[in-house]
Amino acid sequence: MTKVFQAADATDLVTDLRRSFDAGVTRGYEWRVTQLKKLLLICDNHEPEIVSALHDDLGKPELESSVYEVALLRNSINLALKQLKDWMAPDKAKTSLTTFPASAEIVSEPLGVVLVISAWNYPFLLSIDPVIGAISSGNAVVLKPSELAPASSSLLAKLLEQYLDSSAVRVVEGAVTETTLLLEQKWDKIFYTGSSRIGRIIMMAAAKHLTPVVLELGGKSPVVIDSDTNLKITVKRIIAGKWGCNNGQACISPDYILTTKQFSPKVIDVLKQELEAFYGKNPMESKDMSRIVNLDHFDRLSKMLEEKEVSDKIVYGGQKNRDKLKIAPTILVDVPFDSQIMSEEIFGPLLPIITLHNLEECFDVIRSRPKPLAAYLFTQNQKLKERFAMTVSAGGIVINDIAVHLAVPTLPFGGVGESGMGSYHGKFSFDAFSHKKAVLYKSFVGDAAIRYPPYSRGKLRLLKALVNSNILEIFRVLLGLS
Ligand SMILES: NC(=O)c1ccc[n+]([C@@H]2O[C@H](COP(=O)([O-])OP(=O)(O)OC[C@H]3O[C@@H](n4cnc5c(N)ncnc54)[C@H](O)[C@@H]3O)[C@@H](O)[C@H]2O)c1
Repeated sequence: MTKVFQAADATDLVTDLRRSFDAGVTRGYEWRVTQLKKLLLICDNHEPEIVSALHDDLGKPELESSVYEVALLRNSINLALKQLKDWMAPDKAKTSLTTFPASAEIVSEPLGVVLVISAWNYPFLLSIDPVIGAISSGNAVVLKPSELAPASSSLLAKLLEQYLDSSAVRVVEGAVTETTLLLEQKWDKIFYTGSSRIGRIIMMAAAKHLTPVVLELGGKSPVVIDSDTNLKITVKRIIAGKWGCNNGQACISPDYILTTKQFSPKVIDVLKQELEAFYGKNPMESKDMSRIVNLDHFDRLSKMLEEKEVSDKIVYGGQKNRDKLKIAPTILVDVPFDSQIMSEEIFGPLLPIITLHNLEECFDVIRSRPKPLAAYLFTQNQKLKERFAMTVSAGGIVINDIAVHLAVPTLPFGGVGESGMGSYHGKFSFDAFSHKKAVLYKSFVGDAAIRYPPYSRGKLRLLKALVNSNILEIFRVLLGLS
């Protein structure tokens, strides 16, 4: 029988890890590299087990597991291994006349003991990717995977315990009770991935200890389709980013499409054709799509579909099998804005299309709603691309593709407003778990008497000139000119 995780366990855990951190276990370059290499070994030695756990939890196809979870993690680890020395090196900073003579630098300092709480939809990627950042920056870390992907959670616990230094890296499995106990502890950072609703609980718990947070949340990510587009490629990319990414259960999955009334019949026709080409005449039987994670989420999605003034808007799909947790790719047209499907994040295989008179109205719809994690536009019109990028606020924007910004480690990944705060990936992960410490080095030469009392008009003038870097005024004061 597994031991129940209790309040004292949470306290002991943090005490143990803090002892390791204070002893300097995690600070050195060598320790960080060793742990990162162990994470790489996990990917190399256990890919089949990872694929199998993801299949148990989500029916995730092997290609999606191998590429979007394991291969992306490998990339992330290799990048950290390659760049860690550079990231760790202090950045020289310019000094000013006020402190002359002096030198200055920005030192990236580990925060201490950090907590990573992750979600069920990409359980390996979303658990290990932040841990890569935490380790790279020299922190001790506790990972709490999602209980809704139990096979992945227990495999993560097993592998991290087997490979990593347990004096500084631990996994706690569990649900609300265990997470609540963890949240009562004092952490140096909490990195949370999940819904905005729980994000608020995390932030309230963090506020008690003034703990900074990164909140990687979700939202309704819109896709705008202009008529000046390559429609076939547009539609293929939308399908790959929606149903081809965990069957729509992805944070940057297209949540709804906005297009013009005039162009929408073409969009719907090509969507139907390509969906059939990808998943066959009976998509419920396709092995190339994940299933819905559990009954709660299945029922939540069913309720969205069954709502009055929504159920009669289905133009494609709509089939469901509760026993197998399957819902077919489903397209709906012009559902009401106040329906559940248009008010809440869908996070599943349903895709409403909203038709409007022109693209400006489409942009206005996005601007009038909570800021999404991603916003997408398909067009060949250069001016429109620029207008979208400059005037639409979202965690990230992609023109003419879906979700691929996630694979560019030189781009920060994170939300804004309702879709979250803070970001990670590549160097941004290192920065998310570091304190940027200002360090100024002075010597004893050039000790200026003007900063010390007794004060005088002359000292005041000279100090003001120095603070403002006003060279002319400095000379005037020194030469005794008024
Ligand atoms: N921004 C991103 O990178 C990203 C990635 C994946 C998912 N998401 C978002 O996450 C959401 C779906 O994930 P989810 O269903 O796992 O989210 P969730 O909020 O239900 O759960 C996430 C984590 O929170 C914990 N949790 C649940 N209830 C809690 C409570 N009352 N107190 C403390 N902890 C609690 C869970 O155990 C889990 O580890 C969607 O909104 C999606 O858009 C965002």
